[in-house]
Amino acid sequence: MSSMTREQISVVENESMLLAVDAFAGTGKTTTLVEYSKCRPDKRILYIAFNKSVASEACARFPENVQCRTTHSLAYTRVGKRYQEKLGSPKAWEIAQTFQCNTKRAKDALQTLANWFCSADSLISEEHLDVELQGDSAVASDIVQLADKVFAAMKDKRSPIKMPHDGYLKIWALELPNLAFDIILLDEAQDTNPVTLDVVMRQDCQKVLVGDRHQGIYGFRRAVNAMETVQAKSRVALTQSFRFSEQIAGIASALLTDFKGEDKTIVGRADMSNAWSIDRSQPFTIIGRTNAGLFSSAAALVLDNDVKLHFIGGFDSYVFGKVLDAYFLWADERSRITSPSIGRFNCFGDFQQYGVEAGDLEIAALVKTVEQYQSQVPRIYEAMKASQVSLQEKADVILTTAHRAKGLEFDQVHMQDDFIELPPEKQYDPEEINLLYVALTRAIHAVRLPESLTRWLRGRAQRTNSVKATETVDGTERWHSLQGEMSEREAWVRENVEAFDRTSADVIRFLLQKVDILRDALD
Ligand SMILES: Nc1ncnc2c1ncn2[C@@H]1O[C@H](COP(=O)(O)OP(=O)(O)OP(=O)(O)O)[C@@H](O)[C@H]1O
Repeated sequence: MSSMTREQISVVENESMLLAVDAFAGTGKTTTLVEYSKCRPDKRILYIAFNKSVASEACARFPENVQCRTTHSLAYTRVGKRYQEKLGSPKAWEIAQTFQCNTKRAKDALQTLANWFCSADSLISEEHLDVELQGDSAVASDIVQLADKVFAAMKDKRSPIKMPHDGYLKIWALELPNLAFDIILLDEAQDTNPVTLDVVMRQDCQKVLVGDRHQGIYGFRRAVNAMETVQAKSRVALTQSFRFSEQIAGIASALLTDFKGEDKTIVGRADMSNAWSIDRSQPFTIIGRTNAGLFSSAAALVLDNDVKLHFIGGFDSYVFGKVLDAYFLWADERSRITSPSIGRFNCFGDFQQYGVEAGDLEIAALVKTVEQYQSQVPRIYEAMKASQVSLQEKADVILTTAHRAKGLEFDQVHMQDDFIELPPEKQYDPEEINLLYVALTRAIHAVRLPESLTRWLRGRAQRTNSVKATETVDGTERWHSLQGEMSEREAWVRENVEAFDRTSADVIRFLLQKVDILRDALD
């Protein structure tokens, strides 16, 4: 424990019943939680991880008194295995067939159920509909009724309608489980589903929520930022990063201070510095904000070179098909479009206009990519598919979106130019700043910043310098006026020293003598 920082020690020694640990990027939260657990060998501890791979890695690091699980694995043991014969995701057409409705209605009911599964609510209601469906109360009520019936079918072992993983998690949560642990460590608390948070907060035990409120990037999946919503009895911050230099820490802090009102500063490693460009003769990672932005960077690579690409999470998980669909819209081959969200546009111009009006970064990137590569898009898609390798270590270039990059680190990072423009418009989604912060703080030794971020930093440095210059002018003026005031007082004391009693007068004379000596020395 001697090598731990003061901040880490203050977490390890904290006995609060509800402790929130604001762990900024790369600040060694797992190391801290492992130490916290080692110091409490007689306590039964549950570490709740965000996903399966984090839980398995944690199993190898935590001591024996700690169970490392995901909420789904906890729920599976108690409820999910009852449905092991029928686990899966029901399809809209099956729902439409079973309940005699159209596919659109079936899809809306499934989405409503998915939203309800994540919530802490016990009943399905109109609140769980996607916002655009909430306007018409008759339609909304129909969808809620259908969702109720579908959920009943999911639970019915005789029905062929499958039980989704979030479905048995919800049933488990509704049973108000008693987890029977002395301490719960909830990791990635900034992106917790309300259903999980509710189960955790109901437990009568000590709780430690760990997360970085600036890495909350799953709001679109109805996650809540527990680091902001929960009123913790005690809060500790981990600000010393062990991953990156002071320069990267400085940029991350500037972003969080200016756009998120953060008052803490991330401290980088004083013993390392970083490069601002990528050495392309060595493996590097491209982090894009959007799938289309990533497609565009991969296109530039596969068109020119024989290159091995690794896509974090697998090529097929990136919905690059949307780029193809946007291309089919551009090429007026509408019959080949598979995505309904693109198929609903009459022409590429409408799609482009909608993207601008909605301020949608994904559409903007799709439009830009299609306009740039035009008829080469299908060829690029095939070339990308052919260039992929499944092992990260075998790749020349690793590609990922900022969403998938969370929790990972890379030696060299090239940030694509499809992140939010800075400074952002008046109305902006703070999660866009979080995504910039997540991407930037993945880098260890080298990072290429997006142009917009570089421009903003330059402007910020100029503004800071001019503020400093004004402060210097103001400071000089204040100093002159203070000096004038002091001289007047000194002259008065010199003239009136005899008016004081004898002891005070002696002290004043002694001090005036010292002032004269000092003044002579300075002259
Ligand atoms: N007090 C420390 N002194 C030196 N290195 C440390 C200290 N604490 C953690 N580290 C190192 O920092 C690195 C990241 O630590 P750890 O794996 O605990 O972080 P994490 O939880 O995975 O990351 P993050 O903080 O980004 O979520 C590790 O290499 C770890 O050894």
